[in-house]
Amino acid sequence: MNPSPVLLRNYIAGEFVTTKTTFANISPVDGTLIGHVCEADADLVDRAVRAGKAAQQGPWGQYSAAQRAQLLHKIADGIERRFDEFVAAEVADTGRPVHQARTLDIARGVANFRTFAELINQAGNECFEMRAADGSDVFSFSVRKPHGVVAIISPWNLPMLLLTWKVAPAMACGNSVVIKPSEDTPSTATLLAEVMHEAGVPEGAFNLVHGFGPNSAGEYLTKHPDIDAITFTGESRTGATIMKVAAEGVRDVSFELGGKNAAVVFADCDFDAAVAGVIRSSFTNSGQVCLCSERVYVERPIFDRFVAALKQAAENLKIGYPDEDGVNMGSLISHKHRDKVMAYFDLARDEGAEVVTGGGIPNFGDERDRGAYVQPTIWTGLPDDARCVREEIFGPVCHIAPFDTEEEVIRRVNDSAYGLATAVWTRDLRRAHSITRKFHVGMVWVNTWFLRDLRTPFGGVRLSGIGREGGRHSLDFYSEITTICMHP
Ligand SMILES: O=C(O)C(=O)/C=C/C=C/O
Repeated sequence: MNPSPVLLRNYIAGEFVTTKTTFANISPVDGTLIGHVCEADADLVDRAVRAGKAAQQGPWGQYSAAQRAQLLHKIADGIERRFDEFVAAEVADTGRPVHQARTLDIARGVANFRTFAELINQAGNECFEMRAADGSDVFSFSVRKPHGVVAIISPWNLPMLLLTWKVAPAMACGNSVVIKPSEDTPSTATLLAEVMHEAGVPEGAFNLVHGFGPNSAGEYLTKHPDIDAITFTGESRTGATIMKVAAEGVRDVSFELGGKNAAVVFADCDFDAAVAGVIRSSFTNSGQVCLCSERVYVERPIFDRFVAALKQAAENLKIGYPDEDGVNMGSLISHKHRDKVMAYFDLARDEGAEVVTGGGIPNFGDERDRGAYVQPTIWTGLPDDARCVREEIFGPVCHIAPFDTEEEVIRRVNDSAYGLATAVWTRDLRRAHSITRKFHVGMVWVNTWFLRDLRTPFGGVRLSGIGREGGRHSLDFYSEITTICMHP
């Protein structure tokens, strides 16, 4: 059962701020009240942005890259010190397995701060020499400066991982940040504010406002004229709305949006590894990862065998309480999202899908029946133009289809409005080299999935987003660069 309901506050100019208007934070495991969240109104969001702007003229604006790196390590230390609290908070908000929260979500929170502390410490800038027409030797160099105040709108699927994936480089580059976490997952963002406070982050450098999107904190923040850049992870439709708003004042945007990612399984693959890999890429976090494979293409000679093996593996997944031994899958994030996923389960039947396994709601016979659980689900038999094969569902579900040639599967994988990630399973590395560059996506994994080197560019094409974050790509997005040309 959850501990007594807590009050989650905003954090502005170094102070925790309560508000009269609050909204409920509900457990997706059993529907109980976790706490109340203080909703920031337009005035409070304005105060947060102004605090961020003032911080640029104060001590925070004077920090050197080395000092910012040291502070980021201190923040990472603070998260590590309160690691179990972060795990408990992330699990309470999301219903995910404790094991995942420990090894992925919170561990990546620490890694994100340490990675960008090191990167900003080592980052050099460009310098070029040329001989001018007058015979002088001229050199030109670039210097990095912060944008100023960056709005960070983070999603509910990997709350701590994705929030810190943006906060760390933004602050490493000297920006002030105003974060607006999803209303479904306010807890770890609030804990992060406490860690920032304990680490002595200069007031106004880090600010937190809670609320919703339209007509709430999200909209007030992105529309604020003193926001200099916006980074957002979430649905493509929301990204397009934010992009329109960012156009006012020509603010820079970085979007990591939706996906309808494919897994491609060739007959020569390591069969057991491919089954385990597709189980991971379709059902991790109950399918609530933008990189998950909702489309699986299997070379015809192994198609029937693969479908049978994936069905067996999906039915062996343990669905349950976050802290249950060996649990593989928790609930979805909310009843509202479960309704969306269930609507696709119904649509699939209408579109003529063969339901290989799942397609419904598990019956636990206890309080979890008041949670937001669904069964891991596998379909086959749908045409490529079925809505369930084209639209992002964002649940524990995949559609499997056979293919016969490389050219065919490349065409089918690329026949999508999205372009985020593809996973390819083959032992033939000549083939891997030749086909991976032909997928119109941001990232391709070969014989693995969601294995991340944080120095690499990360992002999508088409409806999957704009820009790349990761390594120096984050430093480029979160900095303004001035080029200086020196003539003797
Ligand atoms: O691993 C990352 O850095 C990342 O951005 C993951 C994104 C997943 C989105 O659902």
